[in-house]
Amino acid sequence: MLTTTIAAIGPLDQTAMAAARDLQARLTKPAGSLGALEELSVRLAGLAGACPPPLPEPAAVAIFAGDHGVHAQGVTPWPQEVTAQMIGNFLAGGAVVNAFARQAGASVTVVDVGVATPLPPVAVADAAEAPRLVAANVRPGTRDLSVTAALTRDEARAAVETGIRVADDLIEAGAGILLTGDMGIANTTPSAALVAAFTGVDPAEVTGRGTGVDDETYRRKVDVVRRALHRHRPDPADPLGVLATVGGLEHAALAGLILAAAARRIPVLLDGVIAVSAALAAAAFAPDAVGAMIAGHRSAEPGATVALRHLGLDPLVDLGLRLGEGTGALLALPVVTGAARVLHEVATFDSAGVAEK
Ligand SMILES: O=C(O)c1ccc[n+]([C@@H]2O[C@H](COP(=O)([O-])O)[C@@H](O)[C@H]2O)c1
Ligand SMILES: Cc1cc2nc[nH]c2cc1C
Repeated sequence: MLTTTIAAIGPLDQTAMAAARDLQARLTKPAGSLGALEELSVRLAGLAGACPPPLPEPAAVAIFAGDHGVHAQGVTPWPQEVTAQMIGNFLAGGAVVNAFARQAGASVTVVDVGVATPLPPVAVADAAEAPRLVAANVRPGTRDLSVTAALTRDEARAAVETGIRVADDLIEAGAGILLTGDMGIANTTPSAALVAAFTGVDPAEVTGRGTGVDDETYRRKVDVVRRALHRHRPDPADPLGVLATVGGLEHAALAGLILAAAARRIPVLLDGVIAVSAALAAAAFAPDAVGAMIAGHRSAEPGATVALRHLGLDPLVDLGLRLGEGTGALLALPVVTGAARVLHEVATFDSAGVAEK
């Protein structure tokens, strides 16, 4: 399934992109006045192979949740149980991601791809738009990546394929854009390790304070990432190996979701450092997958900026967020819709009888 998904990913459609550039030049606004939205609209056209591209609607957020053996190294102040507890909160509609999803009109799907502790009992939701849980636990958390490989290659592949399956189901159900979400106490540590592995940048420059760790914990975290890279020597040309040795189950699943979106030529709006570290894996599997990626925001985690630079993506929103869940991607969604809507609705100089300079 991973092989066929990768094989289906191709370059952007240059004819549709040229048509979008031509249309942008004829719309009733000074050339270039919509800044980054103009090139975004061109990319959306190239991805869809149509000008104008379809509006990115409806939107679907997929929150992949997993736990991390590296939690045992004291890299975060939060107990591991918070991952499972927050799933309960997502399904009850009480998290920030739910508030932003309601605002944006996006559906929320929560995927247990590797939570280590029991999920709390959740009330059966009856409303069609209620958050949905997909039970797809590959294993109860990763192994401690500072001691041994976090996952076997088979486990990493199973998580990637879970992400592919979730994306296929959401697109089959009509989603016009996918948004990445994540939940996993300690997951900024494997995120930093993935960014260092794929970009070659030093762990000290890609490791951040996650949920807000103190100086001592931060130093320990950098050391853990450094030791993990030294131990496993992950090869960036072998993305499955990188995900298995220093990644997480939610990272692997997110890489799968991104690859499937690219294969189906549906845009995927990336959230924070967990998403962009997974995007590096997706780009290593299939360089053309970058064409489907839109950077929703710039996370406060330094690794996010390093990863975005490596991918050649500019974030749409920069508000110092470091929450995850898909919150930054949701805030950027109206910007993406606006970029596409311009090509549908704005009059041309010719049609509106407005004089050109
Ligand atoms: O999205 C981000 O860039 C981001 C930055 C910092 C923290 N987080 C969230 O916080 C959790 C991981 O933080 P930590 O400190 O436990 O590694 C996890 O649930 C993430 O969704 C997310
Ligand atoms: C409360 C809480 C909510 C979160 N959402 C994403 N990561 C999180 C981490 C914590 C600790």
